[in-house]
Amino acid sequence: MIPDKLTVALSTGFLKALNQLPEKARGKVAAFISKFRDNPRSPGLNYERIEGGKDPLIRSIRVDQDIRCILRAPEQGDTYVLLWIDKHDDAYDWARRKTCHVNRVSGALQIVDVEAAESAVGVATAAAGTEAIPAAPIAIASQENRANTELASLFTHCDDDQLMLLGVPEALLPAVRAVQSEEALARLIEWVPQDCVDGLILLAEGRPIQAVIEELERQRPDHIDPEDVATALATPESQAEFLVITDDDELEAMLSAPLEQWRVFLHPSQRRLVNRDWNGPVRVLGGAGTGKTVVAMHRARWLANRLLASDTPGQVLFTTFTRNLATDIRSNLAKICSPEELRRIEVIHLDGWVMTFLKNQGLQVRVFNDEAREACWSLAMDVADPAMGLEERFYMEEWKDVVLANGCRSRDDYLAARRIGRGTRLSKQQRAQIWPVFDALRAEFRQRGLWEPEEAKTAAADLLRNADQGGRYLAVVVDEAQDLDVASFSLIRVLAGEPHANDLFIVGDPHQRIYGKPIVLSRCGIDVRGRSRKLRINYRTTEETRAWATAVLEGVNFDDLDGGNDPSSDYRSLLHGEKPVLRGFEDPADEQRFLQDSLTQLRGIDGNLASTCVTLRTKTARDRVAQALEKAGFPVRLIEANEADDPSDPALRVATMHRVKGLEFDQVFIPELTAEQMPYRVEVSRRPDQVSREQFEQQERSLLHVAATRAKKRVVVTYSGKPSSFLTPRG
Ligand SMILES: Nc1ncnc2c1ncn2[C@@H]1O[C@H](COP(=O)(O)OP(=O)(O)OP(=O)(O)O)[C@@H](O)[C@H]1O
Repeated sequence: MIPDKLTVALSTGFLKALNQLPEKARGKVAAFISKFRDNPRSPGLNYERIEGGKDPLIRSIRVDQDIRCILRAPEQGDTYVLLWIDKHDDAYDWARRKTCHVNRVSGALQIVDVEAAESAVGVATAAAGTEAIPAAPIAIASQENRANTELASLFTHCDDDQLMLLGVPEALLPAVRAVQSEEALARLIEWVPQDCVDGLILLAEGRPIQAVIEELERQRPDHIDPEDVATALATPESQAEFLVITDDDELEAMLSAPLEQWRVFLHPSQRRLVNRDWNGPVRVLGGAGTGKTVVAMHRARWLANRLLASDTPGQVLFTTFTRNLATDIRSNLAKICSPEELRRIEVIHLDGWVMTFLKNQGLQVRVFNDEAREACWSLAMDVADPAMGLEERFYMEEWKDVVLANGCRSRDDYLAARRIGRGTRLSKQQRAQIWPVFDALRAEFRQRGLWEPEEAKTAAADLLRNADQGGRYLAVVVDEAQDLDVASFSLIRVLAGEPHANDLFIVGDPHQRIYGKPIVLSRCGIDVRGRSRKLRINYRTTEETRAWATAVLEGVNFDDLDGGNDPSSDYRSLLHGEKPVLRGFEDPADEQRFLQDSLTQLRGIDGNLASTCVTLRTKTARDRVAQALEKAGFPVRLIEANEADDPSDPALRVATMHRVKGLEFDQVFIPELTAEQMPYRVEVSRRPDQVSREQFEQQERSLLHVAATRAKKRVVVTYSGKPSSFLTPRG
């Protein structure tokens, strides 16, 4: 008889192992799972014990002559967990070493290989003060300047229950306690369940145990029944590694093609942000590659699902700064949402939303171009008083940084505006003399139907407010928050209506701010107090690349979008690899040759260069290098500004550094990183004063940080002649 409350779950390992099997075998596995789900106790399924296995509940079932499915089959109850799939001998070998238990403190289900974990840290000899395994070439750098530090024992300040609450399985306590160095921790991390990784890394940095437990929001469940695997599977910790199959379509999609992990398995700190009610706006900060976009997408899905479940009409707005990211998000949301959920989410970059809205309101709205802007400025400058001795460039910056940034509509607004970060002091009288230029400029813009993005957003917010049409969306999810300005957030506030539960979910990374200026959410009517969280673990970039890209930002202070600080030292990478390659050349021809030779070598290894990107500071440099590479026989795909990338194209990617924001590649090449290119000298020379030049330099540092953190495996930086000042430590 088919059990009433059958639960079948899959582990991440099962899916990874499945992806290694040949196409034909995968088809058989799909048929097997279907049969298994129909009735796991069918007489046709033979459960074999694993001789010499550590966990008696781990069994094997024959899929075909070759393939065996390893699963946790209960003696009682109806919860089955598929753990691994492989050829007979390999499957048995895997199964023999594993245990699969509910953690008696955290309540999570965990798969453990004690032997592997212990041998990774040399448990047997650690007690005698040495480690059996020689130090690997990789290391977790818990502070940039503190790599490879030898420590007595990283976790002496925690008791067993505290470690277990952070997800350490009881069986791995000896291995964890034997960790004496950051190198050993890096080796151990390979063998611990996903849900204890964040905790161990934070503890190894020397953070107090209680602070880590609080930050990761780990709470001991009231009651844990080690036999109750179904309850264990419902915890956010288990969901980092296991998926309960509820949806046949989802299962079919997973079995038929390799699946990106993020689509199904969220890490506990990610899941805790997504699946819950928040009683107001949430702000999530996270360094590059920490999964901000992944979390924002899952949150949008969760919100859409809520609307559907409660039969509430209306939509969720998912908005971003750049159009490109909105395009990527639209296609990625389609991978995780049902068509009904998708219909409840509108994805659009904010400027696009505003343009459409204003046009629908009957306003004349045209897209700005440089020519039209210059013409307006030239006419407005006719009313400038030459006796003031201020250059046009100064007026332009004053317009952007003071008039637009403060939403000044009148002379009085301007006289009262804050001029934070401006390098030239102005008296009230001088401001009054300057204002007619801005008045004239605005008149020119309006005559031509041109709107600065800030003005357009303010106008849209005013129109909505005046027509009592705020709250157009039930919730708004915002990605790339660091690049949005005050006008954007003020509009977003209006779009989400009066503050209410689950209204705003804002993710961003001030270290990656390459367009905007710091903002303070509370000044835009967005109160995130008590609802600010951080994602600390980078899942994309190796620690070596992350550390290099963070060193580029040294000396720069970053805000937290709400008037506080977001220290660069708060983030870590899970992965390790090569240090970024930095090569200088005398002659540009040698640099070009090095680039081509490196690409040829990579193509030899990977078969194509689809996951390699060459990124440059300017469009001119991009086009020149792309042409040279094409001439040298490399098929090249330029990633253009307003065009989505096509993952099926096997060509080498070439793009500007601005365009690669939000993307990722295995390899990133950053050629021509010269003093001329970065900080971009042409722009530096245009800046009217030192403060403005420093602000620009900071943005340029962030731009290089963005470019380097796109790399999953490798970064190669080259220059010929004088290197960029960013490549040498600040004196
Ligand atoms: N739960 C997860 N499981 C597996 N992979 C994940 C998970 N979360 C994030 N990743 C991976 O980490 C990488 C970065 O994710 P994402 O783009 O969401 O980060 P981000 O913080 O928005 O990055 P950035 O700000 O640098 O653009 C992606 O390759 C993604 O697949």
